[in-house]
Amino acid sequence: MFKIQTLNKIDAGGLSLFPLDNYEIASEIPQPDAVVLRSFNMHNTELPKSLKAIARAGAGVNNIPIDKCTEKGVVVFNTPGANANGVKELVIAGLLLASRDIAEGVNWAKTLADKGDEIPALIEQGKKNFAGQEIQGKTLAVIGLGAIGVLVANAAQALGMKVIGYDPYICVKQALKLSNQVKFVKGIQSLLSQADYLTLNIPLTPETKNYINKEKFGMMKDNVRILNFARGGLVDLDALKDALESGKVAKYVTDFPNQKVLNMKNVVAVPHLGASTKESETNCAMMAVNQVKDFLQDGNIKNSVNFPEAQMERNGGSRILIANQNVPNMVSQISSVLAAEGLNIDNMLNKKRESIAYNIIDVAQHSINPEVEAKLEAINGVFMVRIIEG
Ligand SMILES: NC(=O)C1=CN([C@@H]2O[C@H](COP(=O)(O)OP(=O)(O)OC[C@H]3O[C@@H](n4cnc5c(N)ncnc54)[C@H](O)[C@@H]3O)[C@@H](O)[C@H]2O)C=CC1
Ligand SMILES: O=C(O)C(=O)COP(=O)(O)O
Repeated sequence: MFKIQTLNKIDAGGLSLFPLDNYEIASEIPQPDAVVLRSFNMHNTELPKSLKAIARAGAGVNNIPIDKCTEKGVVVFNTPGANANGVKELVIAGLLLASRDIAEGVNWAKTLADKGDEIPALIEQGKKNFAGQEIQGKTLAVIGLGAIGVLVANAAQALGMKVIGYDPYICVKQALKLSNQVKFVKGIQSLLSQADYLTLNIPLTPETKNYINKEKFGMMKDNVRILNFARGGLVDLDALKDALESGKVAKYVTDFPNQKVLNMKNVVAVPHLGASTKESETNCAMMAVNQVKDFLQDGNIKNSVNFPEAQMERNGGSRILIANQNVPNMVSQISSVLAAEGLNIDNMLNKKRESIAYNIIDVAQHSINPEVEAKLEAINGVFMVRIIEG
């Protein structure tokens, strides 16, 4: 029986993919084998010894202590692209919220609720306070051309905007999806100096913290409108406050309000709704659950953010999973332990990612001497061993 702990509400359609005869799922469960979560902040959560995997039903993994997980041999997954359409649609809404004074106008209209027959006249008098601009023909700069950025760029282009994009690490798969009308810009200064609108679609990492800072505001045109549906920490809030006060930034639309942001002028604050659609929630949960199942049952790894991709067909016998430091002479030490136990390797996969290596080893035997696990763990550099008897 595998134990799954959910740290946020996870879509039921996704969770139903865990067969209940083999899985126990609860928000509080002792010694879980895996955690499935959304935005729950795990940085102060102790990782139990039983934990083998964490699956983020979503894209951003800044809420998970990745380095600590890697050290402990815990595989962390996310669900790339599974909520990208949901976020794209909200970013497009953000473009319009940044252009037309919809949020303030709607709030004001509600204040007239008790004015009876005067309402239509009051509306016509008051609407001049909420006039805006159109997006057609304006330049949108997209920072980060990943799953979300590419969809936003293509959609904005189809709405009549000029779109320019920036991503020094763009992958071929995403580049091929980008409309050929979108201009790829190599330098951030050139990008920022052209933008009427700017959308951030990059992860929050130590390198991108406060990515939009005083220096970058200085490169922007006056009256720029900024959309941040990526993470609050990407923007230096003191510099943002100054930029909003001075009129450098005309509107800041964000999915990540906090006290400082809510007290700034010309902010439209959305309560982190980017991925909160039935479709995105189901897509993310299904992908996360399938990845966890494949890992717990067969040791296969797909869409991990800390371990290499590794998938191998089972041979009908037992499977040995080993993670070790990516240093010479590991495979020979591992195979010596197996040979000494009379275990003949039928099939083996050895994949590397930065400083770690991950091995999937299939042997014909259906049961394995319990001492093998301890012997493999005793090899210097091995930090995770799991045996799945077949
Ligand atoms: N508001 C919401 O509910 C949601 C927010 N997000 C946020 O959006 C972020 C992006 O999501 P996806 O597009 O799905 O991820 P992704 O991994 O497909 O794309 C991220 C892109 O950013 C690029 N990038 C990284 N550092 C960069 C830098 N310094 N400058 C320019 N480009 C850089 C990468 O090369 C990659 O192409 C997530 O990490 C998450 O923080 C994601 C989903 C939902
Ligand atoms: O996928 C992401 O990165 C998100 O920000 C979505 O977060 P959520 O799953 O809605 O808590």
